[in-house]
Amino acid sequence: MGFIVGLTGGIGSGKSAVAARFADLGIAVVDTDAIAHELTGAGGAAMPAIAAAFGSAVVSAAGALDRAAMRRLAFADAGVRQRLEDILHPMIRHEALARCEQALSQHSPYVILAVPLLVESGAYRAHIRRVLVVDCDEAVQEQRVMARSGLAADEVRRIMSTQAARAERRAAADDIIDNNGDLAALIPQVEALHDRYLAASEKRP
Ligand SMILES: CC(C)(COP(=O)(O)OP(=O)(O)OC[C@H]1O[C@@H](n2cnc3c(N)ncnc32)[C@H](O)[C@@H]1O)[C@@H](O)C(=O)NCCC(=O)NCCS
Ligand SMILES: Nc1ncnc2c1ncn2[C@@H]1O[C@H](COP(=O)(O)OP(=O)(O)OP(=O)(O)O)[C@@H](O)[C@H]1O
Repeated sequence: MGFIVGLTGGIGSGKSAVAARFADLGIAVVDTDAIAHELTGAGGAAMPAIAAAFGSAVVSAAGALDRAAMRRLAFADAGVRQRLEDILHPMIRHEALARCEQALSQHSPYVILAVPLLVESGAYRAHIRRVLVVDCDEAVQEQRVMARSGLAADEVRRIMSTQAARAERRAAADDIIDNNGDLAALIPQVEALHDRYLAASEKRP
């Protein structure tokens, strides 16, 4: 098995921003949020099961997941969220690991696998060599998500309350990137980790 770095962090912590800096260095990035979006687009492989479980109220006219409707249901009711995860997570994991193996066999010395719920689920643990956590103050997370998506503060806080606490995530980390600063401050941190991951992946092909 190749060298897979699991990249995680709470909502709005900066996973995509960090992943983009690794991609700038030529490293393959596999993003489970992006796979989840593919599976739930019009004609997506998860849509029949989602429609059967939750009904037409969460399906758009085009046959895609109505994300706002599903978000309201899923973060108001842990049972709904669990059923949604039971449908999506095995499909997401299967596709994500296949993409990692493909990237490793083709060109990438190691792969960044971005998984929002890495610490919460543990299902990726056997496949990854390092846990990389993007960390920032919860107030910063909240502000950035509100600015990006227009969600209200209480909606962001509700989503955060379903995720691992900051201290728990930090405790699970092998490496931590501090994203309290500006975007430029990510670059030297990513470069330093890149050197270490390259050296480690060369030692253990
Ligand atoms: C509930 C849904 C429809 C809301 O869609 P929306 O477009 O608003 O959000 P998006 O998918 O871009 O996710 C944004 C962030 O929300 C958080 N989040 C998403 N799902 C979950 C979850 N099940 N539990 C806790 N946080 C979650 C993550 O931090 C994620 O990065 C969507 O998040 C979803 O389908 N979630 C279930 C799949 C899942 O668990 N995805 C995350 C891990 S791959
Ligand atoms: N250091 C930073 N300075 C300013 N804005 C930032 C910084 N890091 C990230 N952002 C912005 O904050 C928002 C959240 O960042 P990003 O999308 O990278 O987080 P994420 O962890 O991938 O989020 P999610 O869990 O919701 O998918 C984005 O709009 C991004 O452009």
